[in-house]
Amino acid sequence: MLEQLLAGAIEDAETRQQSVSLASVEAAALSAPAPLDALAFLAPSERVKVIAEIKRSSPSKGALADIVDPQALAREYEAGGASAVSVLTEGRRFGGSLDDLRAVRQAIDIPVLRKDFIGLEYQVFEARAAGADLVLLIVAALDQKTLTRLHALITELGMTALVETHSADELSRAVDLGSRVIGVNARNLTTFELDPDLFGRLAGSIPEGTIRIAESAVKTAADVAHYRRSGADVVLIGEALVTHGSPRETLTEFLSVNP
Ligand SMILES: O=C(O)c1ccccc1NCC(=O)[C@H](O)[C@H](O)COP(=O)(O)O
Repeated sequence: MLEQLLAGAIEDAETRQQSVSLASVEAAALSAPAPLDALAFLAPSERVKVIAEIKRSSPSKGALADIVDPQALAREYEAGGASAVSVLTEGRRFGGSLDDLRAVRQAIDIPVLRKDFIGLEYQVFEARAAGADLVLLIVAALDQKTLTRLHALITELGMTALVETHSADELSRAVDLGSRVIGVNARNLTTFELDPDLFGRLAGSIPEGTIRIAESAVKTAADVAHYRRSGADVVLIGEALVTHGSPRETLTEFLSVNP
C-alpha cells in the first residue's frame, strides 16, 4: 500500500511538473514568505501539544468528513489550542490538495505541515511555495540516500522535517539523519492495524532534545493521556477531530488531559 501511495503521489507531481517546471516551482519556493519556526511552536512543554489534521478520507476508513471549508476548520483548530495544522495534500485516497494547504496557510498563524507521500525534490519545493512550514518524510517509503537529500532540502528551505517511523530500525535511520522532530506512527501502513503502544516502546530510543510526536490512533482524551505518559511532546490527530461535531471543543478536551 505504501509503495502504491508513494507511486501515485509521484506520478501526480510529475503531471503537475508538465505545466509548472521545476525551475518555476523552485523560484516560487524561494520567493515565498519565510516559514514559521515549527521547532519553537512544537517545543516540549509542561502541557502536551497537538498537531490537528485536515483529513477528508483515508485508505483505511474511506470517507471521513465532507470538509468544504478547510480554512474554517483550520481556524477552529487554532482557536481550540492546536500548535500546528497538518494538511493531507494527497488527492487520490485522502481527497486533499495543495490548494487546501495554500488556503490554510492564509487562514492561521501557526505552522502548517504538508502531509503527503514525498519522494521528489519537486514536491518539497511545491510545499514551500504553497506556504508549508513542515514537511513529512516517511522513512519506510525512502532509501537512506533519498531521505538524506530530501531532509537536507527541507532544512535548506527553512522548513522543518517531521520524520515518521514505525520500528526501531526506522527510528535509528531517522536519528542518523540528525532529525529534530521524529514521529512514531501507530498505523501499520501495510495492514492499517493500529498499535497505540508502539510509541511507548520506541520513545526511549528517541534522543534527548528531539521533539517526540505520537501519530494516529487517538479517539479519546484517555488516548492522548496514554501517549503523554509514554513520553509524547506532541500528538498528531486526524480522524477524531474531523468526525466529532465540534473540533474546537474536542481539542480543548484533549488538551486538558495533562498528567
Ligand atoms: O489514515 C490512513 O488510513 C492511512 C493509510 C495509509 C497511510 C497513511 C494513512 N494516514 C496518514 C496518517 O498518518 C494519519 O492521517 C495521521 O497520523 C492521523 O491519524 P488518525 O488520528 O488515526 O486519523
